[in-house]
Amino acid sequence: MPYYFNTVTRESRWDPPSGKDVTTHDSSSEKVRVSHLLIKHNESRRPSSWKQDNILRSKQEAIEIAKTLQKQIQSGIATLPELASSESDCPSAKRQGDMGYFGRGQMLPAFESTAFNLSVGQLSDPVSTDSGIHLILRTA
Ligand SMILES: Cn1nc(-c2ccccc2)cc1C(=O)N[C@H](Cc1nc2ccccc2[nH]1)C(=O)O
Repeated sequence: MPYYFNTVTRESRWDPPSGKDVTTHDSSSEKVRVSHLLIKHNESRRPSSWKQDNILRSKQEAIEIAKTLQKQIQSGIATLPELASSESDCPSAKRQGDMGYFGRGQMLPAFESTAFNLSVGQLSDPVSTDSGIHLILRTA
């Protein structure tokens, strides 16, 4: 539900103002694109993946792995797409972790809020969802 905010008078209104100098920001249509890497653990909603039929590592171990991979990306030793391809427990590993474009309401809440708060090109810290521990790179 778009609303209108007059940046000069600082008034907001629901009904559209007249005039030519109006830009609307309907946040419900906003989309982002990310690539991610998922390290699952024994508390994951589905503790299985293309890499491992039965994932036994603990949540703490998964967090440590994600932190190590984060350091490798931040130091330029590897890129997220490279590491997603070999290390991610999500099927998107086959697409170098690319999740494509998505809007609000489509992904698990912590994943969505992190993705929408990243700048393009920015890598998240480890993010925990019901699926496991993610590293998220915003690509668009
Ligand atoms: C939402 N989604 N899209 C794909 C996907 C995308 C592109 C290519 C192939 C698979 C996989 C999934 C998915 O939920 N996978 C889950 C793991 C997972 N959980 C997620 C939560 C948020 C974002 C990505 C996530 N991936 C699983 O395999 O247990």
